[in-house]
Amino acid sequence: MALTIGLTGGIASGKSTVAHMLRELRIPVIDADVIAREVVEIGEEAYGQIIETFGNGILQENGAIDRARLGAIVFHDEEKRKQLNAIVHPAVRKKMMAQKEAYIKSGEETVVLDIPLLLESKLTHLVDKIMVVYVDESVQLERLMKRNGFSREEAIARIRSQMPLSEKIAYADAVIDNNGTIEKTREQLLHILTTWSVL
Ligand SMILES: CC(C)(COP(=O)(O)OP(=O)(O)OC[C@H]1O[C@@H](n2cnc3c(N)ncnc32)[C@H](O)[C@@H]1O)[C@@H](O)C(=O)NCCC(=O)NCCS
Ligand SMILES: Nc1ncnc2c1ncn2[C@@H]1O[C@H](COP(=O)(O)OP(=O)(O)OP(=O)(O)O)[C@@H](O)[C@H]1O
Repeated sequence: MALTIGLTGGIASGKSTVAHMLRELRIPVIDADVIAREVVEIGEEAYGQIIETFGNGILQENGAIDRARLGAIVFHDEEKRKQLNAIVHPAVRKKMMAQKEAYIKSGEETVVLDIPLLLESKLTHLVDKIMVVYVDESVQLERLMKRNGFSREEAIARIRSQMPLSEKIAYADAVIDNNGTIEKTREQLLHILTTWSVL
Protein backbone atom coordinates (compact mmCIF):
# COMPACT_ATOMS: atom_id res chain seq x y z
CA MET A 1 0.00 0.00 0.00
CA ALA A 2 1.40 3.37 -1.02
CA LEU A 3 1.59 6.09 1.61
CA THR A 4 -0.02 9.48 0.89
CA ILE A 5 1.32 12.33 2.98
CA GLY A 6 -0.56 15.63 3.25
CA LEU A 7 1.92 18.49 3.55
CA THR A 8 0.25 21.59 4.93
CA GLY A 9 0.81 24.69 7.00
CA GLY A 10 0.00 28.34 6.54
CA ILE A 11 0.83 30.89 3.90
CA ALA A 12 4.63 31.38 3.88
CA SER A 13 5.14 28.84 6.67
CA GLY A 14 7.66 26.88 4.60
CA LYS A 15 5.71 24.19 2.69
CA SER A 16 7.55 24.84 -0.58
CA THR A 17 10.86 24.74 1.27
CA VAL A 18 9.99 21.30 2.68
CA ALA A 19 8.55 20.19 -0.68
CA HIS A 20 11.88 21.04 -2.30
CA MET A 21 13.69 18.85 0.25
CA LEU A 22 11.26 15.99 -0.43
CA ARG A 23 11.86 16.23 -4.17
CA GLU A 24 15.61 16.14 -3.56
CA LEU A 25 14.94 12.82 -1.81
CA ARG A 26 13.14 11.70 -5.00
CA ILE A 27 9.75 11.66 -3.28
CA PRO A 28 7.08 13.01 -5.64
CA VAL A 29 5.20 16.11 -4.48
CA ILE A 30 1.98 17.33 -6.05
CA ASP A 31 1.55 21.06 -5.43
CA ALA A 32 -2.03 22.36 -5.11
CA ASP A 33 -0.91 25.96 -5.74
CA VAL A 34 0.65 24.99 -9.08
CA ILE A 35 -2.46 23.08 -10.13
CA ALA A 36 -4.68 25.96 -8.97
CA ARG A 37 -2.83 28.13 -11.49
CA GLU A 38 -3.19 25.59 -14.30
CA VAL A 39 -6.94 25.11 -13.92
CA VAL A 40 -7.65 28.85 -14.32
CA GLU A 41 -5.61 29.32 -17.49
CA ILE A 42 -7.36 30.86 -20.49
CA GLY A 43 -9.85 28.41 -21.95
CA GLU A 44 -10.18 26.19 -18.89
CA GLU A 45 -13.66 25.69 -17.44
CA ALA A 46 -12.84 27.52 -14.21
CA TYR A 47 -11.50 30.50 -16.19
CA GLY A 48 -14.92 31.16 -17.69
CA GLN A 49 -16.65 30.68 -14.36
CA ILE A 50 -14.33 33.17 -12.67
CA ILE A 51 -15.11 35.84 -15.28
CA GLU A 52 -18.84 35.18 -14.90
CA THR A 53 -18.55 35.66 -11.15
CA PHE A 54 -15.97 38.46 -10.87
CA GLY A 55 -16.35 40.27 -14.21
CA ASN A 56 -13.82 41.31 -16.87
CA GLY A 57 -12.18 43.72 -14.45
CA ILE A 58 -10.00 40.94 -13.05
CA LEU A 59 -8.34 40.24 -16.40
CA GLN A 60 -4.96 41.40 -17.64
CA GLU A 61 -4.68 42.92 -21.12
CA ASN A 62 -3.70 39.55 -22.59
CA GLY A 63 -6.88 37.97 -21.19
CA ALA A 64 -5.21 35.99 -18.40
CA ILE A 65 -6.48 36.35 -14.85
CA ASP A 66 -4.79 39.14 -12.92
CA ARG A 67 -3.95 37.22 -9.75
CA ALA A 68 -2.95 40.30 -7.77
CA ARG A 69 -6.30 41.94 -8.52
CA LEU A 70 -8.29 38.81 -7.76
CA GLY A 71 -6.27 38.29 -4.58
CA ALA A 72 -6.97 41.86 -3.44
CA ILE A 73 -10.69 41.07 -3.74
CA VAL A 74 -10.91 37.61 -2.20
CA PHE A 75 -8.55 38.11 0.73
CA HIS A 76 -10.70 41.01 1.94
CA ASP A 77 -14.11 39.42 1.43
CA GLU A 78 -14.94 35.98 2.83
CA GLU A 79 -18.04 35.54 0.67
CA LYS A 80 -16.09 36.25 -2.53
CA ARG A 81 -13.33 33.91 -1.37
CA LYS A 82 -15.87 31.14 -0.87
CA GLN A 83 -17.19 31.74 -4.38
CA LEU A 84 -13.70 31.49 -5.85
CA ASN A 85 -12.95 28.38 -3.82
CA ALA A 86 -16.16 26.75 -5.03
CA ILE A 87 -15.04 27.29 -8.63
CA VAL A 88 -11.36 26.36 -8.31
CA HIS A 89 -11.18 23.65 -5.64
CA PRO A 90 -13.14 20.84 -7.37
CA ALA A 91 -10.93 21.16 -10.46
CA VAL A 92 -7.77 21.17 -8.32
CA ARG A 93 -8.87 18.11 -6.36
CA LYS A 94 -9.67 16.16 -9.53
CA LYS A 95 -6.30 16.91 -11.12
CA MET A 96 -4.38 16.16 -7.92
CA MET A 97 -6.07 12.79 -7.52
CA ALA A 98 -5.34 11.87 -11.15
CA GLN A 99 -1.66 12.76 -10.68
CA LYS A 100 -1.49 10.83 -7.44
CA GLU A 101 -2.96 7.73 -9.06
CA ALA A 102 -0.48 8.02 -11.92
CA TYR A 103 2.46 8.15 -9.50
CA ILE A 104 1.19 5.13 -7.60
CA LYS A 105 0.55 3.22 -10.80
CA SER A 106 4.12 3.92 -11.85
CA GLY A 107 5.31 2.22 -8.65
CA GLU A 108 5.93 5.13 -6.24
CA GLU A 109 5.57 4.04 -2.64
CA THR A 110 5.14 7.51 -1.18
CA VAL A 111 3.34 10.52 -2.67
CA VAL A 112 3.10 13.93 -1.02
CA LEU A 113 0.15 16.26 -1.58
CA ASP A 114 1.16 19.85 -0.80
CA ILE A 115 -2.19 21.45 0.04
CA PRO A 116 -2.23 24.76 1.96
CA LEU A 117 -5.95 24.43 2.72
CA LEU A 118 -5.96 20.70 3.57
CA LEU A 119 -7.60 21.33 6.95
CA GLU A 120 -9.80 24.32 6.05
CA SER A 121 -11.23 22.35 3.10
CA LYS A 122 -11.62 19.19 5.19
CA LEU A 123 -9.56 17.06 2.81
CA THR A 124 -7.87 14.93 5.46
CA HIS A 125 -9.62 11.80 4.16
CA LEU A 126 -7.44 12.07 1.04
CA VAL A 127 -4.22 11.44 2.98
CA ASP A 128 -2.80 8.84 5.36
CA LYS A 129 -0.54 11.17 7.34
CA ILE A 130 -0.60 14.90 7.97
CA MET A 131 2.64 16.89 8.18
CA VAL A 132 2.24 20.50 9.34
CA VAL A 133 4.98 23.07 8.72
CA TYR A 134 4.72 25.49 11.63
CA VAL A 135 6.14 28.96 12.28
CA ASP A 136 5.21 31.56 14.88
CA GLU A 137 2.81 34.15 13.49
CA SER A 138 5.39 36.94 13.81
CA VAL A 139 7.87 34.94 11.69
CA GLN A 140 5.11 34.07 9.20
CA LEU A 141 4.17 37.74 8.84
CA GLU A 142 7.77 38.90 8.34
CA ARG A 143 8.57 36.15 5.77
CA LEU A 144 5.34 36.78 3.88
CA MET A 145 5.89 40.55 3.70
CA LYS A 146 9.47 40.01 2.57
CA ARG A 147 8.73 37.29 -0.01
CA ASN A 148 5.70 38.91 -1.65
CA GLY A 149 6.45 42.58 -1.01
CA PHE A 150 3.10 42.87 0.77
CA SER A 151 2.27 45.63 3.23
CA ARG A 152 1.63 44.48 6.80
CA GLU A 153 -2.11 44.91 6.20
CA GLU A 154 -2.10 42.81 3.02
CA ALA A 155 -0.07 40.08 4.69
CA ILE A 156 -2.33 40.00 7.75
CA ALA A 157 -5.44 39.73 5.53
CA ARG A 158 -3.98 36.61 3.90
CA ILE A 159 -2.94 35.03 7.19
CA ARG A 160 -6.39 35.71 8.66
CA SER A 161 -8.07 33.95 5.71
CA GLN A 162 -6.65 30.64 6.97
CA MET A 163 -6.98 28.53 10.09
CA PRO A 164 -4.32 29.73 12.56
CA LEU A 165 -1.21 27.53 12.48
CA SER A 166 -1.51 27.09 16.24
CA GLU A 167 -4.82 25.27 15.58
CA LYS A 168 -3.52 23.22 12.66
CA ILE A 169 -0.97 21.55 14.90
CA ALA A 170 -3.77 19.65 16.66
CA TYR A 171 -4.52 17.73 13.44
CA ALA A 172 -0.91 16.84 12.67
CA ASP A 173 0.71 13.41 12.77
CA ALA A 174 4.00 15.31 12.68
CA VAL A 175 4.95 18.97 13.03
CA ILE A 176 8.02 20.60 11.53
CA ASP A 177 9.04 23.74 13.42
CA ASN A 178 10.37 26.04 10.69
CA ASN A 179 11.18 29.01 12.92
CA GLY A 180 14.85 28.06 12.86
CA THR A 181 17.38 27.45 10.13
CA ILE A 182 16.74 25.51 6.93
CA GLU A 183 19.19 22.90 8.24
CA LYS A 184 17.13 22.40 11.42
CA THR A 185 14.05 21.97 9.25
CA ARG A 186 15.78 19.37 7.11
CA GLU A 187 16.84 17.42 10.21
CA GLN A 188 13.24 17.32 11.46
CA LEU A 189 11.97 16.19 8.06
CA LEU A 190 14.50 13.37 7.84
CA HIS A 191 13.60 12.24 11.34
CA ILE A 192 9.87 12.15 10.55
CA LEU A 193 10.38 10.28 7.28
CA THR A 194 12.56 7.75 9.07
CA THR A 195 9.94 7.27 11.79
CA TRP A 196 7.30 6.71 9.11
CA SER A 197 9.60 4.19 7.34
CA VAL A 198 9.68 6.30 4.20
CA LEU A 199 13.49 6.44 4.26
C1 LIG B 1 -6.51 34.46 -5.01
C2 LIG B 1 -5.42 34.04 -5.95
C3 LIG B 1 -5.76 34.39 -7.40
C4 LIG B 1 -4.12 34.81 -5.56
O1 LIG B 1 -3.06 34.36 -6.34
P1 LIG B 1 -1.54 34.53 -5.90
O2 LIG B 1 -0.72 34.18 -7.10
O3 LIG B 1 -1.34 35.89 -5.29
O4 LIG B 1 -1.28 33.50 -4.73
P2 LIG B 1 -1.02 31.90 -4.80
O5 LIG B 1 -2.06 31.27 -5.64
O6 LIG B 1 0.39 31.66 -5.16
O7 LIG B 1 -1.32 31.47 -3.30
C5 LIG B 1 -0.40 31.77 -2.26
C6 LIG B 1 -0.92 31.26 -0.98
O8 LIG B 1 -2.11 31.95 -0.61
C7 LIG B 1 -2.94 31.10 0.15
N1 LIG B 1 -4.27 31.01 -0.47
C8 LIG B 1 -4.55 30.93 -1.79
N2 LIG B 1 -5.88 30.84 -1.98
C9 LIG B 1 -6.44 30.87 -0.77
C10 LIG B 1 -7.77 30.80 -0.30
N3 LIG B 1 -8.78 30.70 -1.17
N4 LIG B 1 -7.99 30.86 1.03
C11 LIG B 1 -6.97 30.97 1.90
N5 LIG B 1 -5.68 31.03 1.53
C12 LIG B 1 -5.41 30.97 0.22
C13 LIG B 1 -2.24 29.74 0.19
O9 LIG B 1 -1.49 29.63 1.36
C14 LIG B 1 -1.31 29.79 -0.98
O10 LIG B 1 -0.19 28.96 -0.80
C15 LIG B 1 -5.14 32.51 -5.86
O11 LIG B 1 -4.52 32.23 -4.64
C16 LIG B 1 -6.36 31.63 -6.01
O12 LIG B 1 -6.83 31.46 -7.12
N6 LIG B 1 -6.88 31.09 -4.88
C17 LIG B 1 -8.02 30.22 -4.92
C18 LIG B 1 -7.58 28.79 -5.10
C19 LIG B 1 -6.95 28.23 -3.85
O13 LIG B 1 -7.59 28.02 -2.83
N7 LIG B 1 -5.64 27.96 -3.93
C20 LIG B 1 -4.92 27.41 -2.81
C21 LIG B 1 -4.67 25.96 -2.92
S1 LIG B 1 -5.88 24.98 -3.73
N1 LIG C 1 13.85 28.19 7.84
C1 LIG C 1 13.79 29.30 7.11
N2 LIG C 1 14.59 30.35 7.38
C2 LIG C 1 14.51 31.50 6.67
N3 LIG C 1 13.66 31.70 5.64
C3 LIG C 1 12.83 30.70 5.32
C4 LIG C 1 12.85 29.44 6.04
N4 LIG C 1 11.90 28.64 5.50
C5 LIG C 1 11.34 29.35 4.50
N5 LIG C 1 11.88 30.57 4.39
C6 LIG C 1 11.49 31.64 3.47
O1 LIG C 1 10.17 32.02 3.84
C7 LIG C 1 9.36 32.24 2.69
C8 LIG C 1 8.17 31.28 2.76
O2 LIG C 1 8.61 29.93 2.57
P1 LIG C 1 7.90 28.98 1.51
O3 LIG C 1 7.79 29.68 0.20
O4 LIG C 1 8.60 27.68 1.56
O5 LIG C 1 6.47 28.89 2.21
P2 LIG C 1 5.12 28.24 1.72
O6 LIG C 1 4.47 27.68 2.91
O7 LIG C 1 5.38 27.33 0.57
O8 LIG C 1 4.31 29.50 1.23
P3 LIG C 1 3.02 29.62 0.25
O9 LIG C 1 2.16 28.48 0.52
O10 LIG C 1 2.47 30.91 0.66
O11 LIG C 1 3.60 29.64 -1.13
C9 LIG C 1 10.25 32.03 1.49
O12 LIG C 1 10.71 33.27 1.06
C10 LIG C 1 11.37 31.15 2.02
O13 LIG C 1 12.57 31.35 1.31
